[in-house]
Amino acid sequence: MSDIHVEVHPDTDTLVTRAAERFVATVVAAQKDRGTASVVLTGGGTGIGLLEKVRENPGDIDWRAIDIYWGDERFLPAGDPERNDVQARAALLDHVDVDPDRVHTMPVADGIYENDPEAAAVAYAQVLGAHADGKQVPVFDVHLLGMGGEGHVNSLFPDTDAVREEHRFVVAVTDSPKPPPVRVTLTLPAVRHADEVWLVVAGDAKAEAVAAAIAGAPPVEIPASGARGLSATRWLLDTSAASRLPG
Ligand SMILES: O=C1O[C@H](COP(=O)(O)O)[C@@H](O)[C@H](O)[C@H]1O
Repeated sequence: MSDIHVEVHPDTDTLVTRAAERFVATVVAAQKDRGTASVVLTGGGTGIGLLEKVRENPGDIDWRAIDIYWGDERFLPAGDPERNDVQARAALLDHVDVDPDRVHTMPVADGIYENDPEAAAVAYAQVLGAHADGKQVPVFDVHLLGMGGEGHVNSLFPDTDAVREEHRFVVAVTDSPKPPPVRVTLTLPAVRHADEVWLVVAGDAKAEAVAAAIAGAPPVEIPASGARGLSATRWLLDTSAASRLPG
C-alpha cells in the first residue's frame, strides 16, 4: 500500500491555498507527461474552497485536456444548490474553458433515473468504465476527499453497506445520516484506483477521526482510513484537524 504523507498548515485558508497549488501542479505534470489528466472532485467546505483557490490561480492547466469526475453526489434535482456539481461549477468549472463532454457529473434525481438512485449508480459505473481503457475504472491522477467528523469520505459513512462494498465501484446510499439522505457514491475500491488520494481536512471537529484514520482504524469504523492512493495518500490538514495527532 502507498505511503501516508501528512502536511499541516497553520489555518484553513493556507491549507486550501496550498492544496490548490499542489492540485494545479499535479494536473499540469500529468498533462505534460500524458497529454491529459483525470481528477475526482469532492463536495464540502474544503473541497469547494480548494476549487475557489484554483479559480484564482489556475496556473498552466489545459482545461480542454482534463476529465472531471465526482466522488459522491447528493441525489437531488439538476441545479439544486446542495448538489456537489452545482457548487463545483460555481466555484470553478463555470469560470474555465472545460470540455463539457469531459465533465462527468453524476445523474440527477429529476432525470431519466428519477427516484432510482440504484440505477443512477449503475449508470455512473458505466461512465467510469467507458473512460477506463478496457478496465472498469480509470486511474485517476488525484481523488480529492473531504472528511466528516465521524470519518466519512465521499458518501461512505461508518458501519454501512456502502463502506463495506468490495466489488462494485459506485453504489447508492438511501439513508445517509448527513442530509440529504439519498446519494450516489464511489466506493473504497474505486477510490483506490487513484494514483494519489488527498484528504483535505480542517477543524477541531475532525481531529479525533483524523488521528484514528492515520493510526489505521478499521475502515468500517472510520471510512477515511480505507481511502488509499496507488502511489500516495496525502493528509492535508490545518492545525486544528491535526491537533490529536501524536507528537
Ligand atoms: O456530505 C459530504 O460531506 C463530505 C465532508 O464535507 P465537509 O463540509 O465536512 O468537509 C464531503 O467531502 C462530501 O463530498 C459531501 O457529500
